[in-house]
Amino acid sequence: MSASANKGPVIAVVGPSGVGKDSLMSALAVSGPQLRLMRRVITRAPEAGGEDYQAVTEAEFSALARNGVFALDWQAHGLQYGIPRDIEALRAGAGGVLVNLSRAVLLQAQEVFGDFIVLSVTARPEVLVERLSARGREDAGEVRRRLARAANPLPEGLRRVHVIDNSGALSTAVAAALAALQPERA
Ligand SMILES: Nc1ncnc2c1ncn2[C@@H]1O[C@H](COP(=O)(O)OP(=O)(O)O)[C@@H](O)[C@H]1O
Ligand SMILES: O=P(O)(O)OC[C@H]1O[C@H](OP(=O)(O)OP(=O)(O)O)[C@H](O)[C@@H]1O
Repeated sequence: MSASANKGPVIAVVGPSGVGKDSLMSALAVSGPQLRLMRRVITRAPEAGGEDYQAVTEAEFSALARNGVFALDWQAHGLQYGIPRDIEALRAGAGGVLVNLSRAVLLQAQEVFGDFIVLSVTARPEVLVERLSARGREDAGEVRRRLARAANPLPEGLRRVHVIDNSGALSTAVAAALAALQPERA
């Protein structure tokens, strides 16, 4: 990866709900060369489970945003998400920092982070339905709303995008992601 001054790239992992972003990120953080995970701030109940995130109330989120804590923030699924500026400290000496972003903020992220790679994770529609239902974090109505966003395209203008199919075994997607990132490190 073209890390400058020992600062690793930000690697955005994006794709529809249930495609396996969090699973892929966790596996890459274990098997990838010095890949680190960025913890998000989310206005989601602390007991919702899944990824490791900092749960805050809407009032707390607004205060953090007002105080300039976030490098990037957005809304989706009726929730607010923020990436603290602390991500810069995590990039120091890292092979890369993995972060789960909305497809809607990628162009902004490319400007903010500079050295920026997108892993666009895909899976067949029937696989998405099965995985989202099995995950059990959302009720049936919320699962339907999330599936409706599945076909949202990536924005035009992204410079470094790798498409990773996670329709099969997670280990296959991990290997594909590592292979995609490898030439970037040459
Ligand atoms: N390749 C895979 N094969 C089988 N199950 C998977 C695979 N990838 C993810 N899952 C499962 O699918 C569900 C959704 O995955 P998750 O990582 O939460 O997706 P996302 O973060 O994109 O919403 C989880 O229950 C996870 O364990
Ligand atoms: O604009 P989109 O690309 O559709 O993304 C919408 C939201 O979905 C993901 O969040 P989250 O990880 O909370 O949801 P998920 O696990 O169901 O994908 C992603 O980080 C965005 O916050």
